Amino acid sequence: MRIVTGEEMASIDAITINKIGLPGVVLMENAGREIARRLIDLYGMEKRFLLFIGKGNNGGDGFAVARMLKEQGVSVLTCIVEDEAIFEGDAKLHKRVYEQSGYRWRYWKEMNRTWSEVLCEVDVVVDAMLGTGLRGAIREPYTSIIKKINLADKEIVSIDLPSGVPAGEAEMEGEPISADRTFTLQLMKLSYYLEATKPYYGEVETLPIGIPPATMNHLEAQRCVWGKDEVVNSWVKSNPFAHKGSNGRIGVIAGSQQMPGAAALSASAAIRGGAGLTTVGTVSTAIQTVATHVKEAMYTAFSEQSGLIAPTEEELFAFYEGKAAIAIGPGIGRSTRIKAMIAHAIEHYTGILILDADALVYVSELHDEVKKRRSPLVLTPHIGEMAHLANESVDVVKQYRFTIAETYAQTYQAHIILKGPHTIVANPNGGMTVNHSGNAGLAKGGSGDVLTGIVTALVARQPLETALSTAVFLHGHAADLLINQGFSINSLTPSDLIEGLAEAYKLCE
Ligand SMILES: NC(=O)C1=CN([C@@H]2O[C@H](COP(=O)(O)OP(=O)(O)OC[C@H]3O[C@@H](n4cnc5c(N)ncnc54)[C@H](OP(=O)(O)O)[C@@H]3O)[C@@H](O)[C@H]2O)[C@@H](O)CC1
Ligand SMILES: [K+]
Repeated sequence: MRIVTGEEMASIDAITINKIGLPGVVLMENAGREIARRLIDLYGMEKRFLLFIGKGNNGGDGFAVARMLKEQGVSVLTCIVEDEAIFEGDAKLHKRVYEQSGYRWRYWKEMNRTWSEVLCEVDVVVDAMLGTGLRGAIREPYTSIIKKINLADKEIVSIDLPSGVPAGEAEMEGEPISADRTFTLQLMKLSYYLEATKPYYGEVETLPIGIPPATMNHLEAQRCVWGKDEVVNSWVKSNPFAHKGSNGRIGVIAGSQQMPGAAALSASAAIRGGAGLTTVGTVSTAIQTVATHVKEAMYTAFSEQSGLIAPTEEELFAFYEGKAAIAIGPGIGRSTRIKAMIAHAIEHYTGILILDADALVYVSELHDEVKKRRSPLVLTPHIGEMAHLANESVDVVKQYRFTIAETYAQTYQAHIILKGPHTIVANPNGGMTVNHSGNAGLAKGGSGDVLTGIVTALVARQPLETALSTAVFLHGHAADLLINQGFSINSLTPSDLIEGLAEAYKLCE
């Protein structure tokens, strides 16, 4: 499923209406029917609804919902928010159909009852005030009504978007509706995936309104949801004649004297993640620790300096040999020798190079080298590391994470895994996926090391772009399965995640 901004959704509606020829009033009728059906499923016929209607097409959806609820005998109080509002187009037609069906509405101001009197008479507030057409700061009378609705202790259901929440990355101006549930129409809206706006949506359900799939060809933005269906449908079955070499020889350059654990986590995750042959490149002191935990890996002891790896050029070339993918970063620490190693790998390693954690620190100083690289480069920043890479503040990256990841991926022709709740994968060709698995138990040190291992294993065995998105999904899916099995969010560890991968991978088999 695609993820759109308000402008993109409006263009999809317009193509459906003008090019395909399905009238907007039909889409609105479909929206009304789907939403009314779900409201009755969820709340039953006995609940009393209060519908707030804005003067745009979101309000038009509201009239269709109100009519269909009333047709089934459900109690509905319908209020137009703006006094003397002039309705146009599809919303005007649906208002007329509602009226001609013999149903009444009131202007909010003319209710002649106090707010608390009205609230006593209703159970569920339906918000059909503002949708994708919101522009700028929320104005009166919406501001006051939204405040009142939010303060009332009632179930709130929003149509398409919580009123006042922008559909895209625009900053929120004013207090929006804080919904318990949002029925978003046909496609997911981008603001659902942003830290500042997601909480206002409540539970989200996407309802189809009859927009034909062919319209998606006209959508330039290539953002898609990546969930179970996408993982299963894109998975390439392994060859029954596969051997350890064809299942992907990979390398993990990780760990230091102080941080051997990071190497153990990445390497075990790579092995659990299906890598055929995993070689860990690290300092000799770390090998002793790591090898007791990760028995299946092979080891290369690099030259070292002050407890950190400091590989020579010969050691690096020998390590690159025959490996489909190499990850560098977890627990390696920082030094000029490490920077030189990153530069060397970017320039000379011709397999899939994954840079994570400490390795990302130097990438912004190596942008010229990155631009010259011809083989795939995968970067796995969290928000702070992305801010450093893109030379932006953390707050800017949080608000514009889609634009920043997309721009960076295209400028530097790198695959970006921007980690966080709903991790984004942005590819150099403009394609983006947004992950739909995972929970707060992943927000721990070491969780990223595990992801790097899974990514490295999968890129060696599956088509690159789907491998990245699927690795992110499986990492989150393992955490979800563990929570379902009774693990607590607080006590979930990266080592548990690695064990959990065994169950998570069943999805693909
Ligand atoms: N046929 C279709 O196209 C379909 C559309 N669909 C539905 O329509 C929705 C999009 O409809 P839309 O484009 O009419 O915009 P919408 O969200 O109703 O808001 C516009 C109104 O808000 C007002 N307004 C704007 N900013 C404001 C502010 N800051 N503060 C206060 N007011 C503000 C603005 O006023 P104006 O600035 O024009 O005076 C205008 O009156 C979409 O989310 C979906 O639900 C579906 O049924 C599918 C078929
Ligand atoms: K709304």
